[in-house]
Amino acid sequence: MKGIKYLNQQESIVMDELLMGAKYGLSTFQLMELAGLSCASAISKVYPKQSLTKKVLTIVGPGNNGGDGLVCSRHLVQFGYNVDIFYPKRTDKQLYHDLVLQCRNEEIKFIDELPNDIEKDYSLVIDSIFGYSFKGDIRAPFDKIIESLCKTSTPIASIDVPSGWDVEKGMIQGKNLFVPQLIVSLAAPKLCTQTYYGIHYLGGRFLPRAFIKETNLTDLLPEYKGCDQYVDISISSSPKTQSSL
Ligand SMILES: NC(=O)C1=CN([C@@H]2O[C@H](COP(=O)(O)OP(=O)(O)OC[C@H]3O[C@@H](n4cnc5c(N)ncnc54)[C@H](OP(=O)(O)O)[C@@H]3O)[C@@H](O)[C@H]2O)[C@H](O)CC1
Ligand SMILES: [K+]
Repeated sequence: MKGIKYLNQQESIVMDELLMGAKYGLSTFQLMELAGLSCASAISKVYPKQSLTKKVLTIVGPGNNGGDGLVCSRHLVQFGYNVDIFYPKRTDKQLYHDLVLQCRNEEIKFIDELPNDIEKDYSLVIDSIFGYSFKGDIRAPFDKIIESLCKTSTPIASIDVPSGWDVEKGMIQGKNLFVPQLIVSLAAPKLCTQTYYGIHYLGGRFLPRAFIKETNLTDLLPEYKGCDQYVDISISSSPKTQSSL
């Protein structure tokens, strides 16, 4: 591997459109299932269930990042974790109705309010609020939610992008933002994670070989081992250089 490719916001959007277009024929549903499974696998590696004394709380946002969180929660329950979900702004699309139904059938509890003391009941928060499409200042109700995440001592695992961070610049000075303990980037990491010193995994093992060649990503993404759904790309474990798509 020559280094790792970090995607900017536009590249992330273009990549998804290409994957889901006629040439590659993948669907949101398929990619989301694999993305969510990889997040659950990475989370269970970093936080083995015996190490968590309390429940896991997944905070779900209105877009596909939220969808990944719903899928991840369902797989975590299948792995034996006890998960609650907070999903304050629901998306009225069949895919999301189905994902919620699937979670309910796992007997996952949907809570109506974020508790003031998250750490009292939860050993881990999964942040699936915003992914690579986040832009501008955080709007309600997520402004208050992110404020609460800044205050809690419960570790946070972010899916794809830490919510509230600029997708390219990362934490903007002067904004009240949290630093997750774990980031699970999907398909390829985004620019904002380039100088992240926490635990950083890559998941979303679904990029077709032809796609990797077409987008000049050969040698710019780490190899997954065996059947693993994730690979450790923490700064301490991989060389990092940047290049363009
Ligand atoms: N190929 C892959 O890697 C795959 C990644 N997946 C996941 O999908 C997300 C990207 O999903 P997308 O639906 O494009 O967008 P987000 O989930 O990031 O967010 C969109 C919603 O967020 C709202 N939004 C945006 N900015 C703000 C803000 N400042 N304040 C409040 N709300 C905001 C936005 O609302 P609008 O009103 O602006 O439309 C949307 O509702 C990627 O990161 C991965 O996690 C796929 O699952 C599979 C393939
Ligand atoms: K997120």
